[in-house]
Formats: sequence, structure tokens, C-alpha cells
Amino acid sequence: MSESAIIELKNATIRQADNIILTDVNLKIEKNEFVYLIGKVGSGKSSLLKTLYADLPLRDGGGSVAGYYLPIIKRKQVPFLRRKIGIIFQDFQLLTDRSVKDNLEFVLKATGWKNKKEIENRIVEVLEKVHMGNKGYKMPHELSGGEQQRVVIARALLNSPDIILADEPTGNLDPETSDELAQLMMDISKNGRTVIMATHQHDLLKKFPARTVECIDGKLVDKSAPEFIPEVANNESEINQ
Ligand SMILES: Nc1ncnc2c1ncn2[C@@H]1O[C@H](COP(=O)(O)OP(=O)(O)OP(=O)(O)O)[C@@H](O)[C@H]1O
Repeated sequence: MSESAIIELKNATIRQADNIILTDVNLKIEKNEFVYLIGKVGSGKSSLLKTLYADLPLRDGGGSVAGYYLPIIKRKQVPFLRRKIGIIFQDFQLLTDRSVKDNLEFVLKATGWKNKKEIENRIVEVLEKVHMGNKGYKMPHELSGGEQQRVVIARALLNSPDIILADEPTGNLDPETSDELAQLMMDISKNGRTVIMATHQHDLLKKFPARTVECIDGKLVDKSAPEFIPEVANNESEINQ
């Protein structure tokens, strides 16, 4: 496996139980890269992400994430791998019975933070990163969908993970809010994190261009690789320029 890549899959097969979802998956992502993961419904995006955070086992092929070699990762090592990864899902999954701050405090305490002042400081820091510094006292139902997702991003940042895996984080949001969130995810990656963001919203790719990989016909295709040639040219004049 490569020294510089923080995420690497080599000839990997992605499975859901006994079903093969993707084969011959080769993917190498360097530190601080931002990568879009696209593909039709059911094409395997979530399964790929789940394999990277060791929710699905990698039985065929090689793969390493943040220094952990996935084919032989032990169950007791998985929490340590997960501390290096912040995971963001489409449905916000905040605890509805407590404030934003208490949601974040819950996660910090569950991951071993004890010092009250340090906990308070970290909560303020991450909320400021997502421009929610003044909303810590609010209950989740008092926030818009976009604001809730910002809190979820803040929650993913709490333990300063090297990697953020986001599975359609803008899926439930209106276009303007999606744009703001995509911009925020890009800023997060510029500040020293590797981000993979699965999305169906292809307009984001145009507005905020970045490396793009696609799950298609049981394979993973890197659309930014030099050897990738689009099958159908959208606009001939563009090509001829
Ligand atoms: N727990 C499971 N057991 C068996 N098969 C599953 C399971 N979860 C998903 N699958 C199947 O795996 C395939 C890939 O699903 P996956 O959720 O990875 O796709 P996706 O690209 O993320 O789709 P979406 O865009 O809807 O989120 C689908 O055919 C799906 O039915």
C-alpha cells in the first residue's frame, strides 16, 4: 500500500452480505483531497463508504484507511479507526431531547473527554467552524434542516478526524442550503482533512469542481483520471475549442 495515500483500495470487492456490489475497485486518495462519489440509486456508494469505515468487511482485495489494513482489521481496532473518521449521513440523527451543545457534549463524553473546560472550549470551536457559534443553546427542532446538518458536521469534527465520509449530506436540503453545505465541506478539506462526499446533486460538481469517482455497472470509475474519456460529448463545440 502507498505511503502517502490516506485511503487506498486495491482490486477490492465491495459486498453486501453475499451480494457483490462492486468489483476491481482501485482507489487512492491522498491526504487533504476532496472527492465526490456519485452514482445512481443502489449503485454502491453507501456500501463503498461503509467498507471504508469497516462497517462492511473487506474480504477480497486490499485496502487501508488511516493506516489500518482493512482485510485483517480486528473488531477491537474498529473504534480506533472510527476515531480517525468523521461520518455524516443524510438524516441528521441528532438527539432530539437535548440542545445542540448537549448533543456535542454527549459525543465528547462518550469518546473519553472528561475536563469540563476542555469540553466547553471544543464545543465552541466546532460550532464556530460551521458558523453556528450562537446556536448552541437551541433544541434540534428549533433549527432549519441546513442548520441541523451544520451541527452534524460540527459533531463529526469534534475529535479532529483526518477523514470525513459524508453520505449524501445535502440530500434533504434545498439547493441554496446544499450549496452552502458543499462549500463548507470543501473548506473543511482545505483546512487539512480528507473528504469523500457522496451526492446525487450533480449541479454541485459544476459549482464546486473537484475530483469525482462514480459507481457504475458494478465498477468504480475515476472520472478525473487522464484515461477517462466521456462516452458521449455533451457539446461538440466545447470539445473543439
Ligand atoms: N444490508 C443489505 N443487505 C443486502 N443488500 C444490501 C444491503 N444494503 C444495500 N444493499 C444492496 O446493495 C446495493 C448497493 O446499495 P447502496 O446503498 O450501497 O447504494 P447507493 O449507491 O448508496 O444508493 P443510494 O443512492 O440509494 O444511497 C443495492 O442493490 C442494495 O439493494
